[in-house]
Amino acid sequence: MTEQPVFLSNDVVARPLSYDDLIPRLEEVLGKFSRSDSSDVVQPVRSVIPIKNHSGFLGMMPAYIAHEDTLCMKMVAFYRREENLNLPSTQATVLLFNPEYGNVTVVMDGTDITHKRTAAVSAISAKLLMPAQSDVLCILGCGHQAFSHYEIFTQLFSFKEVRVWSRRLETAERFAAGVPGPVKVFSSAKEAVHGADIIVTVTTSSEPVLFGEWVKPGAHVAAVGACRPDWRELDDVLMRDAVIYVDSRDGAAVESGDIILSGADVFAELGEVLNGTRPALRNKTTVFKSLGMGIQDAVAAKLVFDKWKSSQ
Ligand SMILES: NC(=O)c1ccc[n+]([C@@H]2O[C@H](COP(=O)([O-])OP(=O)(O)OC[C@H]3O[C@@H](n4cnc5c(N)ncnc54)[C@H](O)[C@@H]3O)[C@@H](O)[C@H]2O)c1
Ligand SMILES: O=C(O)[C@@H]1CCCCN1
Repeated sequence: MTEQPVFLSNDVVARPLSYDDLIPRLEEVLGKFSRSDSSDVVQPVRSVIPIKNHSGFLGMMPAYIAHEDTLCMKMVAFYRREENLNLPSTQATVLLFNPEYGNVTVVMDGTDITHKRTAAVSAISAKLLMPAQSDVLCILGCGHQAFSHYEIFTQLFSFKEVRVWSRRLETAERFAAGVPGPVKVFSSAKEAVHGADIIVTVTTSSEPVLFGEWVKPGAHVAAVGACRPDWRELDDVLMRDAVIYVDSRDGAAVESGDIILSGADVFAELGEVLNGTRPALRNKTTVFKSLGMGIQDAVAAKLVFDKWKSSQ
């Protein structure tokens, strides 16, 4: 009980965390979260305080998963990085507790967990909601999340074409040079999106970067950025015309500018689709608005720690 916490640095965390392990665990916990009769999973909406002097925010993300007795807290700082590209836009630390005593047992770098669990949840949305015949993947934004999304989407699905766009052309070109497969770089978001079957938005923009009139009917959008009530990645037309899925209705109602400011109705949580209580309307244009959840970090951190322990 009085032992010092173990510290796991990002390279130690990154090694054992595979998408094959992560996806079924995430599907299970998202399903449990969305069952109204389940008290197995406890996760409040993240509490966020502004870091006024630095255009940033600090989010606290506690979660408890009773059946496996995992008590976890992620602390994540995120910033608007319009000018200074040398500073990170997201920094995360994950704590695992001994649930019986309440002491911290593990402190881990949350970088890889945040990249991979977010991409894995977007991939789950795509599995459920993208058109049955999906040939063209388009990624808007070319930072860390773009890399993890590229990695899992190209692992899980077969696309004929992968396209990218970012605010700065050189960022998109660097991305294309840094991934193992062929990628088409576009200097215009509108052209990149034209005809795409699945579009991933992973920018730090606070204004729309994706407009409904560009989106092919029936396409699926995984919208990962814009996690403040006054930030947008998607315009009102897209939010009005698409069927909207979220990770958490409560989180979306408080944090998602795309939902709050457009007044769009949420059709379902991803967990409800996984549970079969709401349908996956694959034939319609769909948006999965991702905000990130503490339970996602909890299952990822538990996986990492269990694997690390068994390797000692
Ligand atoms: N939903 C979740 O669970 C979750 C988890 C982690 C991060 N995020 C969010 O995902 C987004 C991307 O995170 P990241 O770690 O890849 O960030 P990053 O800083 O590594 O990359 C951001 C990318 O957005 C581009 N960009 C910035 N401003 C832009 C603008 N105005 N228009 C178009 N492109 C612009 C940058 O050029 C860069 O390519 C952030 O908004 C972050 O908060 C969401
Ligand atoms: O759930 C998360 O980890 C992210 C961090 C950055 C802001 C949005 N949500």
